[in-house]
Amino acid sequence: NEKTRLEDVVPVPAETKSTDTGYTITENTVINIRDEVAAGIAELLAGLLRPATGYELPIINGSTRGSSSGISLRLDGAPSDVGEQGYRMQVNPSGVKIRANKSAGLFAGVQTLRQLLPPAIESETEQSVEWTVSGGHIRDYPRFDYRGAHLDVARHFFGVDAVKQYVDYLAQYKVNYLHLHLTDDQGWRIEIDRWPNLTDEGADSEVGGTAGGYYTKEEYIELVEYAQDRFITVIPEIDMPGHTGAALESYAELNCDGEKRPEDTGVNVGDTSLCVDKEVTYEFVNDVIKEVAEMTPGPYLHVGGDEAHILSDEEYNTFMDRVIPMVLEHGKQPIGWHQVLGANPPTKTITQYWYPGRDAPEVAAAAKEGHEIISSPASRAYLDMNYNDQDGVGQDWAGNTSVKDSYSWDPGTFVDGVNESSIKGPETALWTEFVETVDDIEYMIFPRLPAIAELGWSPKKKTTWIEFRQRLAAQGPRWDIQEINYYQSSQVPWP
Ligand SMILES: CC1=[NH+][C@H]2[C@@H](O1)O[C@H](CO)[C@@H](O)[C@@H]2O
Repeated sequence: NEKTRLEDVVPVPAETKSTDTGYTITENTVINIRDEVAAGIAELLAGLLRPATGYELPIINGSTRGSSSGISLRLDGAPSDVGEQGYRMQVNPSGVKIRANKSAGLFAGVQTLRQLLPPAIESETEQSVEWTVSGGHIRDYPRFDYRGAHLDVARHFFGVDAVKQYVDYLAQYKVNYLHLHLTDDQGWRIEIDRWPNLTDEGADSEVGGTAGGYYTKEEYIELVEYAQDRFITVIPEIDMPGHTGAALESYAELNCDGEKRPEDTGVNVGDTSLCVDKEVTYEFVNDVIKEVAEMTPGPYLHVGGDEAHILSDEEYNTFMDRVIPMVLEHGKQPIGWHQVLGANPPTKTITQYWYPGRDAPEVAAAAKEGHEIISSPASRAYLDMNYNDQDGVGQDWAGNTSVKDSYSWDPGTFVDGVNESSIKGPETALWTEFVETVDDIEYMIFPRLPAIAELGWSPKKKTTWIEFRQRLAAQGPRWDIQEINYYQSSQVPWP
Protein backbone atom coordinates (compact mmCIF):
# COMPACT_ATOMS: atom_id res chain seq x y z
CA ASN A 1 0.00 0.00 0.00
CA GLU A 2 1.59 3.22 -1.17
CA LYS A 3 2.19 5.91 1.41
CA THR A 4 -0.33 8.67 1.90
CA ARG A 5 1.01 11.85 0.31
CA LEU A 6 1.04 15.03 2.44
CA GLU A 7 -1.48 16.62 0.08
CA ASP A 8 -3.88 13.66 0.47
CA VAL A 9 -4.88 14.71 3.99
CA VAL A 10 -8.51 15.85 4.51
CA PRO A 11 -8.86 18.80 5.13
CA VAL A 12 -6.06 19.45 2.66
CA PRO A 13 -3.24 21.27 4.51
CA ALA A 14 -2.50 24.89 3.65
CA GLU A 15 1.10 24.31 2.59
CA THR A 16 2.95 21.03 1.93
CA LYS A 17 6.41 20.27 0.57
CA SER A 18 7.24 16.61 0.06
CA THR A 19 10.70 15.08 0.31
CA ASP A 20 11.57 11.53 -0.61
CA THR A 21 12.68 10.28 2.83
CA GLY A 22 9.99 9.69 5.39
CA TYR A 23 9.88 8.23 8.89
CA THR A 24 8.91 4.72 9.92
CA ILE A 25 7.38 4.13 13.35
CA THR A 26 9.00 1.10 14.98
CA GLU A 27 9.05 -0.61 18.36
CA ASN A 28 11.81 1.86 19.31
CA THR A 29 9.74 4.94 18.59
CA VAL A 30 9.07 7.23 21.55
CA ILE A 31 6.68 10.16 21.84
CA ASN A 32 8.57 13.21 23.11
CA ILE A 33 6.95 16.14 24.81
CA ARG A 34 8.42 19.05 26.73
CA ASP A 35 5.30 20.80 28.01
CA GLU A 36 3.07 19.04 30.54
CA VAL A 37 0.06 20.54 28.77
CA ALA A 38 0.92 18.37 25.75
CA ALA A 39 0.66 15.21 27.85
CA GLY A 40 -3.07 14.78 27.18
CA ILE A 41 -2.55 15.08 23.45
CA ALA A 42 0.38 12.67 23.58
CA GLU A 43 -1.87 10.16 25.36
CA LEU A 44 -4.56 10.58 22.69
CA LEU A 45 -1.91 10.07 19.98
CA ALA A 46 -0.54 6.99 21.70
CA GLY A 47 -4.10 5.69 22.04
CA LEU A 48 -4.51 6.05 18.29
CA LEU A 49 -1.23 4.31 17.41
CA ARG A 50 -0.70 1.57 20.02
CA PRO A 51 -3.53 -0.85 19.11
CA ALA A 52 -2.64 -1.31 15.41
CA THR A 53 1.15 -1.11 15.78
CA GLY A 54 1.40 -3.14 18.97
CA TYR A 55 4.31 -0.88 19.97
CA GLU A 56 4.77 0.52 23.47
CA LEU A 57 5.30 4.09 22.18
CA PRO A 58 6.31 5.46 25.60
CA ILE A 59 5.68 9.14 26.28
CA ILE A 60 8.85 10.85 27.42
CA ASN A 61 8.62 14.27 29.00
CA GLY A 62 12.04 15.20 27.73
CA SER A 63 12.36 18.54 29.46
CA THR A 64 16.07 18.09 28.84
CA ARG A 65 17.39 17.97 25.27
CA GLY A 66 16.46 14.24 25.34
CA SER A 67 16.47 11.98 22.34
CA SER A 68 14.42 13.76 19.74
CA SER A 69 14.06 10.63 17.61
CA GLY A 70 10.49 9.52 17.22
CA ILE A 71 7.45 11.73 17.40
CA SER A 72 7.81 15.04 19.19
CA LEU A 73 4.96 17.36 20.13
CA ARG A 74 6.09 20.80 21.23
CA LEU A 75 4.58 24.19 21.96
CA ASP A 76 7.64 26.11 20.84
CA GLY A 77 9.18 26.57 17.44
CA ALA A 78 5.96 27.12 15.54
CA PRO A 79 5.68 30.12 13.25
CA SER A 80 3.31 32.70 14.77
CA ASP A 81 1.34 32.92 11.53
CA VAL A 82 -0.12 29.43 11.97
CA GLY A 83 -2.15 31.03 14.75
CA GLU A 84 -3.75 29.21 17.68
CA GLN A 85 -5.17 26.28 15.74
CA GLY A 86 -2.39 25.70 13.22
CA TYR A 87 0.83 23.71 13.37
CA ARG A 88 4.06 22.96 11.58
CA MET A 89 5.09 19.37 10.90
CA GLN A 90 8.44 18.05 9.73
CA VAL A 91 8.94 14.41 8.75
CA ASN A 92 12.40 12.96 8.07
CA PRO A 93 14.22 9.69 8.88
CA SER A 94 14.84 10.78 12.48
CA GLY A 95 11.21 11.33 13.24
CA VAL A 96 8.09 13.47 13.15
CA LYS A 97 8.16 16.94 14.71
CA ILE A 98 4.86 18.69 15.34
CA ARG A 99 5.15 22.28 16.52
CA ALA A 100 2.27 24.57 17.49
CA ASN A 101 1.64 27.76 19.42
CA LYS A 102 -1.33 26.29 21.33
CA SER A 103 -2.49 22.80 22.25
CA ALA A 104 -5.31 22.97 19.70
CA GLY A 105 -2.64 23.19 16.99
CA LEU A 106 -0.81 20.14 18.33
CA PHE A 107 -4.10 18.23 18.28
CA ALA A 108 -4.70 19.27 14.68
CA GLY A 109 -1.22 18.06 13.79
CA VAL A 110 -1.95 14.71 15.45
CA GLN A 111 -5.04 14.29 13.26
CA THR A 112 -2.90 14.97 10.20
CA LEU A 113 -0.26 12.47 11.33
CA ARG A 114 -3.01 9.89 11.83
CA GLN A 115 -4.05 10.29 8.19
CA LEU A 116 -0.45 10.13 6.94
CA LEU A 117 -0.16 6.60 8.32
CA PRO A 118 -1.57 3.64 6.33
CA PRO A 119 -5.35 3.07 6.80
CA ALA A 120 -4.49 -0.03 8.88
CA ILE A 121 -3.59 2.35 11.71
CA GLU A 122 -7.34 2.60 12.33
CA SER A 123 -7.44 -1.09 13.25
CA GLU A 124 -8.04 -2.03 16.87
CA THR A 125 -5.86 -5.13 16.50
CA GLU A 126 -2.16 -5.46 15.72
CA GLN A 127 -1.37 -5.30 12.00
CA SER A 128 1.96 -6.22 10.41
CA VAL A 129 2.36 -3.14 8.27
CA GLU A 130 5.26 -0.82 7.62
CA TRP A 131 4.16 2.28 9.49
CA THR A 132 5.82 4.81 7.24
CA VAL A 133 4.92 8.49 7.12
CA SER A 134 5.76 10.42 3.94
CA GLY A 135 8.69 12.81 4.31
CA GLY A 136 8.39 16.55 4.03
CA HIS A 137 7.12 19.73 5.63
CA ILE A 138 3.61 20.94 6.39
CA ARG A 139 2.51 24.37 7.50
CA ASP A 140 -1.19 24.26 8.22
CA TYR A 141 -3.79 26.58 9.70
CA PRO A 142 -7.56 27.06 9.29
CA ARG A 143 -9.23 29.50 6.89
CA PHE A 144 -12.13 29.90 9.39
CA ASP A 145 -11.59 29.72 13.17
CA TYR A 146 -15.07 28.21 13.45
CA ARG A 147 -15.92 24.84 11.84
CA GLY A 148 -19.15 23.55 13.41
CA ALA A 149 -21.34 20.48 13.34
CA HIS A 150 -24.89 20.43 14.77
CA LEU A 151 -26.71 17.36 16.08
CA ASP A 152 -30.44 17.30 16.83
CA VAL A 153 -30.83 15.03 19.89
CA ALA A 154 -34.46 16.13 20.42
CA ARG A 155 -36.30 14.48 17.52
CA HIS A 156 -34.42 11.27 18.19
CA PHE A 157 -32.36 11.03 21.38
CA PHE A 158 -28.75 9.88 21.14
CA GLY A 159 -27.04 8.84 24.38
CA VAL A 160 -23.63 9.73 25.74
CA ASP A 161 -21.74 6.99 23.86
CA ALA A 162 -23.30 7.92 20.51
CA VAL A 163 -22.45 11.61 20.98
CA LYS A 164 -18.87 10.70 21.98
CA GLN A 165 -18.63 8.70 18.75
CA TYR A 166 -19.92 11.78 16.87
CA VAL A 167 -17.26 13.90 18.62
CA ASP A 168 -14.57 11.40 17.53
CA TYR A 169 -15.70 11.78 13.92
CA LEU A 170 -15.62 15.59 14.17
CA ALA A 171 -12.11 15.52 15.67
CA GLN A 172 -10.76 13.49 12.74
CA TYR A 173 -11.63 16.33 10.37
CA LYS A 174 -10.61 19.29 12.56
CA VAL A 175 -14.21 20.38 13.28
CA ASN A 176 -14.02 22.41 16.52
CA TYR A 177 -17.60 23.24 17.54
CA LEU A 178 -20.45 20.84 18.42
CA HIS A 179 -23.90 22.49 18.45
CA LEU A 180 -26.30 20.28 20.41
CA HIS A 181 -29.98 20.93 19.59
CA LEU A 182 -31.19 19.89 23.06
CA THR A 183 -34.87 20.86 23.02
CA ASP A 184 -37.78 20.79 20.58
CA ASP A 185 -41.44 19.74 20.30
CA GLN A 186 -40.64 16.04 20.62
CA GLY A 187 -38.26 16.08 23.58
CA TRP A 188 -36.42 18.10 26.24
CA ARG A 189 -33.02 16.45 26.63
CA ILE A 190 -31.20 18.32 29.41
CA GLU A 191 -31.99 18.15 33.14
CA ILE A 192 -32.96 21.52 34.70
CA ASP A 193 -33.07 21.43 38.54
CA ARG A 194 -35.61 24.22 38.91
CA TRP A 195 -37.98 22.60 36.35
CA PRO A 196 -37.63 18.83 36.85
CA ASN A 197 -40.72 17.91 34.86
CA LEU A 198 -38.95 18.97 31.66
CA THR A 199 -37.08 15.67 31.79
CA ASP A 200 -39.45 13.69 34.03
CA GLU A 201 -42.25 14.15 31.51
CA GLY A 202 -40.80 16.02 28.53
CA ALA A 203 -38.06 13.52 27.70
CA ASP A 204 -39.85 10.19 27.75
CA SER A 205 -40.53 9.95 24.04
CA GLU A 206 -39.31 11.07 20.60
CA VAL A 207 -40.45 11.06 16.96
CA GLY A 208 -42.33 7.83 16.33
CA GLY A 209 -43.12 7.36 20.03
CA THR A 210 -40.03 5.37 21.03
CA ALA A 211 -38.30 5.80 24.37
CA GLY A 212 -36.48 9.15 24.08
CA GLY A 213 -34.19 10.02 26.99
CA TYR A 214 -32.14 12.90 28.36
CA TYR A 215 -28.75 13.91 29.76
CA THR A 216 -28.38 14.38 33.46
CA LYS A 217 -26.21 17.35 34.32
CA GLU A 218 -23.35 14.97 35.04
CA GLU A 219 -23.74 13.32 31.62
CA TYR A 220 -23.89 16.68 29.86
CA ILE A 221 -20.71 17.78 31.64
CA GLU A 222 -19.09 14.43 30.73
CA LEU A 223 -19.89 15.14 27.06
CA VAL A 224 -18.61 18.71 27.29
CA GLU A 225 -15.33 17.51 28.82
CA TYR A 226 -14.92 14.68 26.30
CA ALA A 227 -15.38 17.17 23.48
CA GLN A 228 -13.09 19.76 25.09
CA ASP A 229 -10.29 17.16 25.44
CA ARG A 230 -10.52 16.98 21.66
CA PHE A 231 -10.56 20.75 21.29
CA ILE A 232 -14.24 20.80 20.40
CA THR A 233 -16.40 23.38 22.17
CA VAL A 234 -20.02 22.44 22.89
CA ILE A 235 -22.71 24.99 22.05
CA PRO A 236 -26.04 24.11 23.74
CA GLU A 237 -29.23 25.17 21.97
CA ILE A 238 -32.46 25.81 23.87
CA ASP A 239 -34.79 26.51 20.94
CA MET A 240 -37.39 29.17 21.74
CA PRO A 241 -40.00 30.67 21.65
CA GLY A 242 -41.04 28.16 18.99
CA HIS A 243 -40.14 24.45 18.96
CA THR A 244 -41.07 24.31 22.67
CA GLY A 245 -43.69 21.55 22.62
CA ALA A 246 -41.84 19.37 25.14
CA ALA A 247 -41.75 22.23 27.68
CA LEU A 248 -45.42 23.01 27.01
CA GLU A 249 -46.25 19.33 27.58
CA SER A 250 -44.36 19.38 30.89
CA TYR A 251 -45.77 22.54 32.53
CA ALA A 252 -49.37 23.70 32.08
CA GLU A 253 -48.49 27.23 33.26
CA LEU A 254 -46.17 27.74 30.31
CA ASN A 255 -49.18 27.50 27.96
CA CYS A 256 -51.31 30.58 27.35
CA ASP A 257 -54.46 28.50 27.87
CA GLY A 258 -53.08 26.93 31.09
CA GLU A 259 -53.44 23.45 29.62
CA LYS A 260 -50.53 21.04 29.10
CA ARG A 261 -49.86 20.38 25.44
CA PRO A 262 -50.21 16.70 24.47
CA GLU A 263 -47.05 14.69 23.81
CA ASP A 264 -45.74 15.22 20.28
CA THR A 265 -44.28 12.25 18.41
CA GLY A 266 -44.78 13.76 14.97
CA VAL A 267 -42.59 15.89 12.72
CA ASN A 268 -44.55 19.11 12.27
CA VAL A 269 -42.74 22.39 12.78
CA GLY A 270 -43.89 25.89 13.66
CA ASP A 271 -47.10 25.26 15.62
CA THR A 272 -45.82 25.81 19.17
CA SER A 273 -44.68 28.77 21.25
CA LEU A 274 -44.05 29.71 24.86
CA CYS A 275 -46.66 32.17 26.14
CA VAL A 276 -45.13 35.58 25.47
CA ASP A 277 -47.64 37.44 27.69
CA LYS A 278 -47.01 35.52 30.92
CA GLU A 279 -44.31 36.51 33.45
CA VAL A 280 -43.80 32.85 34.38
CA THR A 281 -42.42 32.33 30.87
CA TYR A 282 -39.51 34.67 31.54
CA GLU A 283 -38.84 33.15 34.98
CA PHE A 284 -38.72 29.77 33.22
CA VAL A 285 -36.43 30.98 30.44
CA ASN A 286 -34.09 32.73 32.87
CA ASP A 287 -33.82 29.62 35.08
CA VAL A 288 -33.08 27.44 32.04
CA ILE A 289 -30.49 29.82 30.59
CA LYS A 290 -28.85 30.22 34.00
CA GLU A 291 -28.51 26.47 34.60
CA VAL A 292 -27.40 25.67 31.05
CA ALA A 293 -24.85 28.52 31.12
CA GLU A 294 -23.49 27.29 34.46
CA MET A 295 -22.77 23.81 33.08
CA THR A 296 -21.35 25.08 29.76
CA PRO A 297 -17.70 26.27 29.84
CA GLY A 298 -17.85 27.38 26.19
CA PRO A 299 -18.59 31.02 25.37
CA TYR A 300 -21.81 30.47 23.36
CA LEU A 301 -25.47 29.70 24.10
CA HIS A 302 -27.89 29.20 21.19
CA VAL A 303 -31.47 30.42 21.74
CA GLY A 304 -32.89 28.96 18.53
CA GLY A 305 -35.54 31.46 17.42
CA ASP A 306 -36.65 29.62 14.29
CA GLU A 307 -40.21 29.08 13.02
CA ALA A 308 -42.28 30.76 15.72
CA HIS A 309 -45.06 30.90 13.12
CA ILE A 310 -47.95 31.27 15.59
CA LEU A 311 -46.53 34.53 16.98
CA SER A 312 -46.87 37.98 15.47
CA ASP A 313 -43.61 39.79 14.73
CA GLU A 314 -44.34 42.05 17.69
CA GLU A 315 -44.84 39.09 20.06
CA TYR A 316 -41.67 37.44 18.78
CA ASN A 317 -39.68 40.66 19.22
CA THR A 318 -41.09 41.17 22.73
CA PHE A 319 -39.89 37.69 23.66
CA MET A 320 -36.43 37.99 22.11
CA ASP A 321 -35.90 41.51 23.49
CA ARG A 322 -36.24 40.05 27.00
CA VAL A 323 -34.42 36.76 26.43
CA ILE A 324 -31.26 37.75 24.54
CA PRO A 325 -30.16 40.02 27.45
CA MET A 326 -30.56 37.04 29.82
CA VAL A 327 -27.94 35.12 27.80
CA LEU A 328 -25.52 38.05 28.10
CA GLU A 329 -26.33 38.45 31.84
CA HIS A 330 -25.40 34.79 32.38
CA GLY A 331 -22.05 35.38 30.70
CA LYS A 332 -22.60 33.81 27.31
CA GLN A 333 -22.61 35.17 23.77
CA PRO A 334 -26.00 34.50 22.12
CA ILE A 335 -26.45 32.68 18.82
CA GLY A 336 -29.78 32.44 17.00
CA TRP A 337 -31.10 31.02 13.73
CA HIS A 338 -31.26 34.01 11.40
CA GLN A 339 -34.96 34.70 12.15
CA VAL A 340 -33.65 36.23 15.39
CA LEU A 341 -32.59 39.27 13.34
CA GLY A 342 -36.29 40.25 13.17
CA ALA A 343 -36.00 41.31 16.79
CA ASN A 344 -33.03 43.55 15.99
CA PRO A 345 -30.83 41.96 18.67
CA PRO A 346 -27.50 43.50 19.81
CA THR A 347 -24.73 42.97 17.23
CA LYS A 348 -22.99 40.57 19.65
CA THR A 349 -25.71 38.10 18.68
CA ILE A 350 -24.29 35.63 16.17
CA THR A 351 -26.67 34.74 13.34
CA GLN A 352 -26.86 31.20 11.98
CA TYR A 353 -28.06 31.37 8.38
CA TRP A 354 -30.01 28.27 7.27
CA TYR A 355 -32.25 29.02 4.29
CA PRO A 356 -31.37 27.20 1.05
CA GLY A 357 -30.95 30.31 -1.09
CA ARG A 358 -28.21 32.89 -1.40
CA ASP A 359 -30.44 35.99 -1.29
CA ALA A 360 -31.01 37.10 2.33
CA PRO A 361 -31.07 40.90 2.54
CA GLU A 362 -31.73 40.95 6.29
CA VAL A 363 -28.61 38.86 6.84
CA ALA A 364 -26.54 41.07 4.55
CA ALA A 365 -27.80 44.14 6.44
CA ALA A 366 -26.99 42.50 9.79
CA ALA A 367 -23.48 41.68 8.64
CA LYS A 368 -22.97 45.32 7.71
CA GLU A 369 -24.08 46.28 11.23
CA GLY A 370 -21.41 43.97 12.67
CA HIS A 371 -23.19 40.65 13.27
CA GLU A 372 -21.10 37.56 12.65
CA ILE A 373 -22.71 34.84 10.52
CA ILE A 374 -22.45 31.04 10.81
CA SER A 375 -23.17 29.60 7.37
CA SER A 376 -25.48 26.53 7.31
CA PRO A 377 -27.46 26.79 4.07
CA ALA A 378 -30.04 23.97 3.93
CA SER A 379 -29.17 23.35 0.27
CA ARG A 380 -25.54 22.51 1.10
CA ALA A 381 -24.96 21.92 4.83
CA TYR A 382 -28.17 20.19 5.99
CA LEU A 383 -26.98 16.59 6.18
CA ASP A 384 -30.53 15.33 6.86
CA MET A 385 -31.17 16.04 3.16
CA ASN A 386 -31.03 12.86 1.09
CA TYR A 387 -28.23 12.32 -1.45
CA ASN A 388 -30.74 11.63 -4.22
CA ASP A 389 -34.26 10.21 -4.63
CA GLN A 390 -33.02 6.68 -3.86
CA ASP A 391 -30.28 7.21 -1.28
CA GLY A 392 -30.75 8.69 2.17
CA VAL A 393 -32.68 8.19 5.39
CA GLY A 394 -33.58 11.86 5.75
CA GLN A 395 -35.78 14.29 3.86
CA ASP A 396 -35.59 16.60 0.87
CA TRP A 397 -37.52 19.83 1.58
CA ALA A 398 -34.38 21.79 0.59
CA GLY A 399 -33.69 19.44 -2.31
CA ASN A 400 -31.39 16.44 -2.51
CA THR A 401 -27.77 17.19 -1.62
CA SER A 402 -25.16 15.04 -3.36
CA VAL A 403 -21.60 14.80 -2.07
CA LYS A 404 -20.55 17.16 -4.84
CA ASP A 405 -23.34 19.62 -3.89
CA SER A 406 -22.10 19.65 -0.27
CA TYR A 407 -18.64 20.62 -1.51
CA SER A 408 -19.62 22.97 -4.32
CA TRP A 409 -20.09 26.21 -2.42
CA ASP A 410 -17.99 28.74 -0.59
CA PRO A 411 -18.99 29.46 3.03
CA GLY A 412 -17.19 32.78 2.71
CA THR A 413 -19.41 34.13 -0.05
CA PHE A 414 -22.60 32.01 -0.11
CA VAL A 415 -24.88 34.71 1.26
CA ASP A 416 -25.17 37.59 -1.24
CA GLY A 417 -23.83 40.85 0.10
CA VAL A 418 -22.00 39.29 3.05
CA ASN A 419 -18.25 39.38 2.73
CA GLU A 420 -15.96 36.78 4.21
CA SER A 421 -14.90 38.97 7.14
CA SER A 422 -18.42 38.58 8.59
CA ILE A 423 -18.46 34.79 8.24
CA LYS A 424 -17.47 32.88 11.38
CA GLY A 425 -17.40 29.65 9.39
CA PRO A 426 -19.54 26.77 8.09
CA GLU A 427 -21.63 24.48 10.25
CA THR A 428 -23.26 21.25 9.14
CA ALA A 429 -26.70 20.45 10.57
CA LEU A 430 -28.05 16.95 11.19
CA TRP A 431 -31.76 17.04 12.06
CA THR A 432 -33.04 13.68 13.25
CA GLU A 433 -36.75 13.45 12.43
CA PHE A 434 -35.85 10.40 10.32
CA VAL A 435 -32.32 9.68 11.55
CA GLU A 436 -32.68 7.06 14.29
CA THR A 437 -29.39 5.18 14.76
CA VAL A 438 -25.64 5.77 14.73
CA ASP A 439 -25.57 3.87 11.41
CA ASP A 440 -28.07 6.43 10.06
CA ILE A 441 -25.88 9.28 11.37
CA GLU A 442 -22.79 7.80 9.70
CA TYR A 443 -24.63 7.30 6.40
CA MET A 444 -25.69 10.94 6.30
CA ILE A 445 -22.50 12.63 7.54
CA PHE A 446 -19.96 10.50 5.66
CA PRO A 447 -18.74 11.71 3.17
CA ARG A 448 -20.46 15.12 3.35
CA LEU A 449 -19.22 16.26 6.80
CA PRO A 450 -15.53 15.83 5.86
CA ALA A 451 -16.33 17.73 2.66
CA ILE A 452 -17.64 20.75 4.56
CA ALA A 453 -14.94 20.41 7.20
CA GLU A 454 -12.43 20.89 4.36
CA LEU A 455 -14.28 24.00 3.12
CA GLY A 456 -14.00 25.37 6.66
CA TRP A 457 -10.32 24.59 7.16
CA SER A 458 -8.46 24.61 3.83
CA PRO A 459 -7.44 27.55 1.64
CA LYS A 460 -10.17 28.34 -0.89
CA LYS A 461 -7.72 27.95 -3.78
CA LYS A 462 -7.05 24.34 -2.79
CA THR A 463 -10.70 23.26 -2.53
CA THR A 464 -11.38 22.00 -6.04
CA TRP A 465 -13.86 19.15 -6.47
CA ILE A 466 -11.67 17.32 -9.03
CA GLU A 467 -8.84 17.01 -6.48
CA PHE A 468 -11.06 16.64 -3.41
CA ARG A 469 -12.89 13.61 -4.83
CA GLN A 470 -9.51 11.81 -5.02
CA ARG A 471 -8.69 12.71 -1.42
CA LEU A 472 -12.15 11.62 -0.36
CA ALA A 473 -11.74 8.28 -2.16
CA ALA A 474 -8.56 7.63 -0.16
CA GLN A 475 -10.57 8.07 3.05
CA GLY A 476 -12.77 5.09 2.12
CA PRO A 477 -10.35 2.37 3.31
CA ARG A 478 -9.96 4.23 6.61
CA TRP A 479 -13.73 4.30 7.08
CA ASP A 480 -13.98 0.62 6.16
CA ILE A 481 -11.53 -0.27 8.94
CA GLN A 482 -13.38 2.00 11.40
CA GLU A 483 -16.58 0.19 10.33
CA ILE A 484 -18.22 3.49 9.44
CA ASN A 485 -21.47 3.05 7.52
CA TYR A 486 -20.62 5.68 4.89
CA TYR A 487 -22.55 6.38 1.69
CA GLN A 488 -20.51 5.04 -1.23
CA SER A 489 -21.43 7.82 -3.61
CA SER A 490 -20.88 7.06 -7.29
CA GLN A 491 -19.42 10.57 -7.57
CA VAL A 492 -16.31 9.40 -5.69
CA PRO A 493 -13.67 7.09 -7.31
CA TRP A 494 -13.41 4.76 -4.28
CA PRO A 495 -10.30 2.50 -4.54
C1 LIG B 1 -33.44 25.90 11.74
C2 LIG B 1 -34.44 24.91 11.24
N1 LIG B 1 -35.65 24.71 11.74
C3 LIG B 1 -36.24 23.57 11.08
C4 LIG B 1 -35.46 23.60 9.75
O1 LIG B 1 -34.17 24.07 10.17
O2 LIG B 1 -35.39 22.34 9.07
C5 LIG B 1 -35.09 21.20 9.85
C6 LIG B 1 -35.17 19.95 8.97
O3 LIG B 1 -34.28 20.03 7.89
C7 LIG B 1 -36.07 21.07 11.02
O4 LIG B 1 -35.77 19.89 11.77
C8 LIG B 1 -35.92 22.31 11.89
O5 LIG B 1 -36.81 22.21 13.02
